[in-house]
Formats: sequence, structure tokens, C-alpha cells
Amino acid sequence: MKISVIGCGYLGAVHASAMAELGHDVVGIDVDAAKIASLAAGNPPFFEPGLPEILISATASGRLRFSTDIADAAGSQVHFIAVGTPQKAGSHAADLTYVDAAVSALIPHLAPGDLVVGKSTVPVGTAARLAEQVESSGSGASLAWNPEFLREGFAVRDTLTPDRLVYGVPAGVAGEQPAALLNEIYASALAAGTPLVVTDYATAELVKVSANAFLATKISFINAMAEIAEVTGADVTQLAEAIGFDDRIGRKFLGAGVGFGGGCLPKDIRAFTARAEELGRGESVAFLKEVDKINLRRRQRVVDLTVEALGEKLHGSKVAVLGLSFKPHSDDVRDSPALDVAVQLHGLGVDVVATDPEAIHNARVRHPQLGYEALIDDALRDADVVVLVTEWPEFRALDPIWAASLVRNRVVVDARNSYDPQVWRAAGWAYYGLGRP
Ligand SMILES: NC(=O)C1=CN([C@@H]2O[C@H](COP(=O)(O)OP(=O)(O)OC[C@H]3O[C@@H](n4cnc5c(N)ncnc54)[C@H](O)[C@@H]3O)[C@@H](O)[C@H]2O)C=CC1
Ligand SMILES: O=C(O)[C@H]1O[C@H](OP(=O)(O)OP(=O)(O)OC[C@H]2O[C@@H](n3ccc(=O)[nH]c3=O)[C@H](O)[C@@H]2O)[C@H](O)[C@@H](O)[C@@H]1O
Repeated sequence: MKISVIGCGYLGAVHASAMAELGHDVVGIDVDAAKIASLAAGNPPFFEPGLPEILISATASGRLRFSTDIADAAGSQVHFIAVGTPQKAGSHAADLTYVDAAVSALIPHLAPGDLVVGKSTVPVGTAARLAEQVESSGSGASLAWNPEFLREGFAVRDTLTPDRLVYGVPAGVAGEQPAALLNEIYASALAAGTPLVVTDYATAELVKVSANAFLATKISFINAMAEIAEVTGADVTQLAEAIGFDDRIGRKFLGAGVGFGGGCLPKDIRAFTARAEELGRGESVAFLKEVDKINLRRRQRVVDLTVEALGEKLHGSKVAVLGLSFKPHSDDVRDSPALDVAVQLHGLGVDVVATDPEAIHNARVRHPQLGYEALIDDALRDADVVVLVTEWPEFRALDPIWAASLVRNRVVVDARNSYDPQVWRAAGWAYYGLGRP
């Protein structure tokens, strides 16, 4: 099938490449000329495992091309909207400027029978409004909402083999053709037994934001338990293990630590709250404000523990910050807890030297004032405190005996509860975890 993907960021570039990998004929469109040039040359403009391979094979096969001209969407039958929906400046609501601009620019290039498919995460009610715009344009096209659940770091795998597919389509017979087109696009995943939910627009939009709200709530729940553990001497990692054995609870997303960040969970729970308030149902999701507060308190806790570990002497002290991306296997520093902690410590007068396998460039663009080292040994050298904030495998594997030979003081703040306190203490380190003694 001929497909256009409008917006080629973390979501769209992967979606376009994966659709071409599945055999579709795809054009990726973005207003960012540098991004498009990089993608067209087979170089992803961001780090995502597995993306270079499928991008190169799809562009070489001729099934995938890129353009900055929306007119190149003409001739495709299905048009995915994958542009950003960031938090609005000065508000918690989602900024729909990019979605609105993309749909308005696309409409003149639509042909009868075309399908516009929303992938971006939007406030409930957006799809119905855009469907009205597409239908009243006289283009003869229709609209579906097909939210995306991929995780950065696993984006290629999650797109090729999703754990579920959700289509929000118009009611009645008008929904049949959109669902049939999407079934054709996702034929391989459906043949492999991927669960499919075909529903209305509002449900599809809410499935997406409620899934992220649930994940965020689960993380803040365990972090709230960490706060209680901290004043009682309990160990939140054992607590998570023990409650996680209950299948109804499950162990995933019970990793207590510095909390969640990224381009999605934080802004999505805020946008959900803002939308619920607009709908007069703010109280239904008021708990998400608490989820957000607990999450931000954990960043502060890491800063406070580091300051405590440094003692009185902040100016002239050196802190090695291990990790800058919001999670391992990504170079994304949007609302990264790691970067937030590094910036706060720098603001207190500490000499911060940060390292990360992939995110130094993105971090440096935003915060040139921080010190950066590409190699972990250079970051650790003469450090007074080591703070692990993003649990990349190479940081998890850090040998405390080797690290001890580099630092000035053996003090570690393990903001992801990734190390075994006994092993580190046996190597002479003062160990600070989050919610564990
Ligand atoms: N990053 C992720 O893992 C996931 C993101 N999402 C959602 O997908 C959407 C996109 O997110 P990301 O890819 O992370 O954002 P991003 O910021 O990486 O990419 C957005 C892209 O849209 C482009 N763009 C903006 N206006 C445009 C226009 N009028 N025409 C063409 N291109 C335009 C931008 O230049 C940028 O390259 C958001 O709604 C996000 O919540 C959903 C699931 C996963
Ligand atoms: O809407 C989105 O963009 C995506 O948001 C999240 O995916 P992602 O942001 O890539 O990353 P996650 O793996 O969910 O991690 C989010 C944050 O939570 C943190 N986290 C995760 C798990 C945990 O136990 N503890 C914890 O603090 C991570 O370190 C990270 O900062 C969701 O998991 C995806 O399903 C969704 O599609």
C-alpha cells in the first residue's frame, strides 16, 4: 500500500521505516529539512536500536523516500499523522498546533477514498474535531485514530510486533473502509495473532492516555513506597519483588528510583489532567497531580542525597553523573530526570561531569554549562560523589573496585537502585540508594 507518514521524529521515522520494512511504499514528510536530509541519506537523526538497519534497507530498496513537501503525500492512500504534541508553554495542556497545521496542509492533497490516520497522542475529542474538518473539506477522505504504544529503545520491535492494535473509526458502515485499510497495513501483525480493538474515536484516544497514566501511576506508587521505606528502614526493592509476585500486580514498572521522564509520560499525564478539567471531570484524575508531584520529589531527593553526601563543601566538589538520557537505550533527553539532577547540582555550585553512551550531544545543546566526558573513567576521575541516574548496562556493570581507583571519595548515590549495596560497601564505598538502606 502507498503510505505517507507526516512528522518524522522518534515516532514517525520509526513508523515510516517499519511500514517500508513490511513491504509498503512509504514517503516520510517533515518540515525539518535537516532531519529529512539525514533520513534520506540513511542516517537516523537520533539513536534508536535497529533503526539504521531498516532505514538503510528500505531506502535502498526504493520503498522509502523522504520529503519536506507535503504535496508529496498526494498519491498515498493512507496518511499517518505523527507530529509532536508537546506541553503548551505556560500550561499543562497539549499543544495541538503541529497536528492542526499538518492536517490543514494535508487536506488539499487528499483524494476520495484516502484515509488520514492519527498516531500522535492527543486530548480526547481531537479526532472527532479533525474528522469533521477532513469530511467537510470535500476531499472524500475519512479519518481514523490509531494510537501508538511503542517504547523508545524498543521502537522498531514494538512497531513491527506490537502487543495490541487499536483503531478508532467512525461509527457504523463508515468505519468499515478505514478498518479494512488498517487491517491491510498491519496484515502481518494481525496474522501473528496481535490483539485488535476496533472502537470509536474517544475510546481510542483515551486508551492511549490512560495507558500512559497507568504506567506513570505504577512508577509513582512504588516511589511513594520508597519514601515510606526511607523513614522506616525498609527496602523498597524487596517490597517491589514481593508484591510483584502477585500476578494481579506484576513486577514490571515497579522500579523505584529517580522516577519517570521523557517526551511522553510527564506531558501526557499533565495534558490528560488539563483535558479532564476542561470536561468538568478534573476530580476523576486529580490523583495524576499527586503522581506528578511524587515523581518530581524523587528528583529532588537525589539532589538532596548528593548534597548530603558532599557535606558542607559544594563549591569545588566534583560529582560524576552517570547517565543523561531519560532511560537507557535512548538519546532522548526530553524531561530527563538525569539531566534535571545534573542541572540542579550545577546550579548549587557543584562541578558536574556527566557521561552517557548516546545522549551527550543532545544534553550539551540544551545545557552547555555542564561538564561532559565521553569515557566513564574520565567522568569518574577525582569525583567526590558518583551518581547513577540512567541505568545503561555499562553503568550497571561498573566494578566498584575499579571505580574506587579513579575517584577521590568512595561515595555512590544509586538513583536507579541498580547496584548491590553489599558489594559496593564491601569495596569501601558509602552507598546511598532510593528507598533502601
Ligand atoms: N516518542 C515516542 O516514543 C512516542 C511518541 N508518541 C506520540 O507521537 C507524537 C510524536 O512524538 P515524537 O516523535 O516523540 O516527537 P518528535 O518531536 O520527535 O517528532 C515530531 C516531528 O514532527 C515534525 N513536525 C512538526 N510539525 C510538522 C508539520 N506540520 N508537518 C510535518 N512535520 C511536522 C517535527 O519537525 C518533528 O520532526 C507525540 O504526540 C507523542 O506523544 C506516541 C508513542 C510513542
Ligand atoms: O507514549 C509514549 O511515548 C510511550 O511512553 C512510554 O514509553 P517511553 O517513554 O519510551 O519509556 P518507558 O519505558 O515507559 O519509561 C518511561 C520512564 O519511566 C521510567 N521508569 C520505568 C519503569 C520503572 O519501573 N521505573 C521508572 O522510573 C524510565 O526510566 C523512564 O524515565 C510507554 O511505555 C509507551 O508505551 C508509550 O508509547
